[in-house]
Amino acid sequence: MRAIFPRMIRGEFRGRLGGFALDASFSVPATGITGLFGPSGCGKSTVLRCLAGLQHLPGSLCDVDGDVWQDDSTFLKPHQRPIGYVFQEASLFQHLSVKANLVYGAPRGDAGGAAGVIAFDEVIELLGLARLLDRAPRNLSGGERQRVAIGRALLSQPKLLLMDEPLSALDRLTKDEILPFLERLHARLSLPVIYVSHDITEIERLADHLILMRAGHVIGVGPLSDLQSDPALPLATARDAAVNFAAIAEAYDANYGLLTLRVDGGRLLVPSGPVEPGARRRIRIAAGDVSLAREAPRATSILNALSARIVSTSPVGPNEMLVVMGLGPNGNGARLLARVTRRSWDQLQLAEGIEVFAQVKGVALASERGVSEATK
Ligand SMILES: Nc1ncnc2c1ncn2[C@@H]1O[C@H](COP(=O)(O)OP(=O)(O)OP(=O)(O)O)[C@@H](O)[C@H]1O
Repeated sequence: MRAIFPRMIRGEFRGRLGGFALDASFSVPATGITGLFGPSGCGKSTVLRCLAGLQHLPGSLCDVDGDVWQDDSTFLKPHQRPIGYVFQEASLFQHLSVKANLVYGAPRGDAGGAAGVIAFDEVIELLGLARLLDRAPRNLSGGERQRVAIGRALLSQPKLLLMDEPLSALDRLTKDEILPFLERLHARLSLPVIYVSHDITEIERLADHLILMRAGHVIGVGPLSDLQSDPALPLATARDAAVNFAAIAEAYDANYGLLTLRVDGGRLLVPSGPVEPGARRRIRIAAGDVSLAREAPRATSILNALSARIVSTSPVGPNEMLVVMGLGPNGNGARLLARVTRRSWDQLQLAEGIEVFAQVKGVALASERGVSEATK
């Protein structure tokens, strides 16, 4: 008999759709946001449709937090799966108000207060929907419509929320307006989410775990920062490579407007408004914003020079090296990426295993309500 694991989402989907062959296996925690990322046509939406039961590929397997949704003898139909589904374009009922749209599909009876139940008032507050409740969908902007669609999906009390490129039909400004709402949902709700996107910025801001796909296959699965810093995967070698990791606010210096953040293996100083000690933040450090030194730099305007150890290197193109470091003197902390020229690599006599100082020129600091870019 097949072992079923609680608190995991597992899929093994294989089969042919016309000329497209899918063979995608993954196992991710049933908590937080899992990004499903890869180039157009690699099979992301097909995997999501398999999870939802909208696509039946015989011989596939799917279990979610201890419940079997598909195996050789089981195939739950979409309406039998406790899922919320948010599509690229919100399809709201035009003849119903926003409020009626929101409660459409919500379980009947008063479930208010029950453990794990997502309350109406909480959804309204998290998604900023209070002043829209009496409106008709035709009087909403694209971003507002999508927020209502997300609210409706949440109020159906799903065990798993599936989001298929929920922001891709929106312009850049509207995306930026909605992302903070998604960050708040992420911070406040424990509901697991599978989030399909081919936009790395969305993935970097939202995802805890990642399923990386290419041509119908899963080429990487794991915590976001592990995949970002794996030189064998395309994220680390991309021009805009970066790592994201968690930071905890430690102290705030109002005199200089500087926040001290504790990260795994070190501390960072970041220009910022006041932040309560203990608050969690997600930070992003781009490979292009990190330079290396063999000794602790003394007279420099750069705020952050972190002790780190080189854990791996690989050439990118003819004249550059991708360097993966682990923060802290032992190199056991958070991973950081840097790109250095081959000349600097030789001149500094860099090598795997040696201790370096990672000079960080820019740190993007994401909060529950948005992102501020902090430099130098
Ligand atoms: N029912 C079907 N019949 C035949 N081919 C299909 C079917 N559904 C999907 N495909 C093909 O499978 C491939 C993967 O499609 P899918 O929509 O899953 O990719 P995707 O990664 O989500 O792409 P995008 O980012 O462009 O939405 C595509 O080549 C698509 O044309």
